[in-house]
Amino acid sequence: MPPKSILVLGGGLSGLSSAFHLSRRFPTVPITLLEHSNRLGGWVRSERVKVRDNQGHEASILLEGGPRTLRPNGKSVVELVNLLGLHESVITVPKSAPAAKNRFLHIPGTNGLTPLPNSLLSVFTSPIRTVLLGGVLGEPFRARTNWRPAFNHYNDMSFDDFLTYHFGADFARLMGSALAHGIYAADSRLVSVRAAFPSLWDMAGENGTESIVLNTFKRACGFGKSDLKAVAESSAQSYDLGNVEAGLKDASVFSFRDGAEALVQALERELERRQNVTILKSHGIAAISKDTRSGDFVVSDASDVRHLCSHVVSSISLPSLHSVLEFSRSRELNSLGIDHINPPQLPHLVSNPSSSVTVINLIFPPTPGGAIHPDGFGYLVPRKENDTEIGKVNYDSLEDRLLGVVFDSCALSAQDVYPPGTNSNRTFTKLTLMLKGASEANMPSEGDLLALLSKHLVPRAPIPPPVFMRVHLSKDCISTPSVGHLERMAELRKALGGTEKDSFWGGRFEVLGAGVGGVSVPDCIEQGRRLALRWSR
Ligand SMILES: C=Cc1c2[nH]c(c1C)Cc1[nH]c(c(CCC(=O)O)c1C)Cc1[nH]c(c(C)c1CCC(=O)O)Cc1[nH]c(c(C)c1C=C)C2
Repeated sequence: MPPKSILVLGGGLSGLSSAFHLSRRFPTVPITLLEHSNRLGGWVRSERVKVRDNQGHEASILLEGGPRTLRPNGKSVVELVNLLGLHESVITVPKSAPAAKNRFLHIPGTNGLTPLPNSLLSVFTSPIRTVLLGGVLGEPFRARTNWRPAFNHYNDMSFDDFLTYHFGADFARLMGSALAHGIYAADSRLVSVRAAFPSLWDMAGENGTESIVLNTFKRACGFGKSDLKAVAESSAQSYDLGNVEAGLKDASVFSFRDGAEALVQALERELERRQNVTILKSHGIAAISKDTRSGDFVVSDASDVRHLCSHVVSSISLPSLHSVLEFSRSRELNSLGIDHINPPQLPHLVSNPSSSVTVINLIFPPTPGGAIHPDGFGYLVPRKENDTEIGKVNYDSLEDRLLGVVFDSCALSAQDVYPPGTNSNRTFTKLTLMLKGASEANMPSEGDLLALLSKHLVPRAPIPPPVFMRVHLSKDCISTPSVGHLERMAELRKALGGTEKDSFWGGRFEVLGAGVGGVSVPDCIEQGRRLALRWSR
């Protein structure tokens, strides 16, 4: 049944993308987007600050509190850049730039940074070559019978188990835990390899236990399956990419002159321009029920205003949806009138943990003693050896809490504005530190942060005090797709499906977002795009 009216719950990227793509497919269907806060964009948050040091240097610096860079292979985002006419404000980081090539680890218990190899040759000179080479070269021969990851009925395993099985425990701890920190701010022992790294799983056969090295070799020689590329290419044909994709050919990542939030603002402007879309900010969702006579969903907002619609897209977090459904189910039907029914609970809304991150932006004045960090993307901090506390935050140790540091001015200095004639070596340095956990009671002091950075960066001259520091406590900002996530989401989809007769939801209530179909910006945008395609079939 085509939608008569659509309600989108949540104004983060997934909700905005849903509203945008649905309004393109259904230009005459009324679409209302309800967002509980007074702004759109969720965790995407860009802010410009004016800074001045005691030597009179000035600048307007762009800071990010959430995602900051986008990949050109994220077609759903490139399409939006094209459709929203944002190409003029795109800034790119070339593949040859240090920010694209140089990445580092800070290995707990050591001083300074360890460069990650960026070529085959550099693997052989890397300080962690034993772990890397031993892991990869030993993979096809490793005695698999000695240890097998605990299989569960999901045919899935943690990213840590998967890497340990294939490449050894040291490789899994150093490389895998660092990667899980940088993407999910989560413990790799909790992250599902199938959900989070599907192409890696695919390389290891149906049960994830075939040799990745041998399978890669076989596929390179033209043997074995290699349908992934074909699927990616066939779906890419339907994206409306204009000239934007060609312009990003040599880019490793891109952003916008005014930061990642430019995408949110362009989406908001476009939706406001459309006759059939209404955006209601500061409108939290209190309850959901169904009008049995019309079959419409009835969504009550926090001010008890009722919104009726034939179709609902929920992009709020799964635990928030769980709470709304619990509250809805506890309400007396009498208060709603006899023609309403309350919703059943949905499965698996509270199965995944989520990570909280303290995001600290620091701006340092121009330093005559040289750069305070090496040229590069930044560094990640792997889990320390003998850490048995899976997924715990040790608030007593700043060093234990650090997940990684991004050298923002290396990649994104084009966002910063200087007075004309400013000497290029008189520029400010912006850095972002990411700490595990977000608690007002455990805010690190500026002195502690400087001491930590000095230990990790080992600069030639002492690091000067920052001219600006901003802290964002991002509570439960990234959902962890834990082991079994894909199967659980399939069960959730099944519960939402069915026909009008046998299900409350009747295939007209869609649940999507970062906690369902992937946490990256392209994943969130893609989910809204695919939903619009599905409903228009
Ligand atoms: C608030 C902190 C975030 C951390 N991860 C994400 C956020 C918003 C989400 C995320 N980060 C990355 C990906 C993969 C997407 C991709 O690039 O293909 C996702 C979904 C990778 C990434 N990690 C960091 C950066 C700068 C990037 C590039 C993309 C982006 O700008 O978000 C750095 C970083 N992110 C986190 C930590 C702890 C960290 C440490 C240096 C957590």
